[in-house]
Amino acid sequence: MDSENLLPRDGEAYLFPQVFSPEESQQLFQSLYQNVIWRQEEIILFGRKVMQPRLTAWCADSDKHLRYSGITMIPDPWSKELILIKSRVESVARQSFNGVLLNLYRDGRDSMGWHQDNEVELGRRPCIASVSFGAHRSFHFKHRSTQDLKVKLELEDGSLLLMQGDCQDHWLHCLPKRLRIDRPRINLTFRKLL
Ligand SMILES: O=C(O)CCC(=O)C(=O)O
Ligand SMILES: [Fe+2]
Repeated sequence: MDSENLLPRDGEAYLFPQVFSPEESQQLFQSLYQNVIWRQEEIILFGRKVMQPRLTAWCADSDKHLRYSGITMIPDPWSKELILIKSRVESVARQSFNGVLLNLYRDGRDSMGWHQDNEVELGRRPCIASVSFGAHRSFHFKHRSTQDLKVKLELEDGSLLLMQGDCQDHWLHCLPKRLRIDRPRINLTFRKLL
């Protein structure tokens, strides 16, 4: 891997800019924006029902259901765009995936709170491959036991972020609100469910 680890310890995060060219990214953004069946899910957060501050979809092999925050997502099938993106991502990550969670942040008011992707279905030390199209957004990591240890990145159009090794055990991540951003962003996190 010829990208350097962005985490100082306890896990790995690698950022690959322009895995998709600006032209490809724009085309893929448009096609995903129009063709994915985007839904706003109601989840359970600290025992209360809340609407997620973004739209989502889950595309995967037909027997792979995604369970998190009190919901179960039944997979939609792979489209030809998603198969193309998945194979590009698999060649950079040098590993295979069988599902992708899609997030549509309509503007800077949409966000994702602090979390770890550590569901049991992902197994130990999962590799999660996160592709970004559209508006650039900040992405933050914070260490679980040393909370003032933070790493901040910008996720640009066409980039790929790989989180792997012990990352999900020791680090939380989030996508903070950015009220000045008025453009949408699509993010795809490829996962391998056991
Ligand atoms: O939108 C992002 O970059 C973060 C997505 C994420 O962390 C997730 O889907 O688990
Ligand atoms: Fe995540």
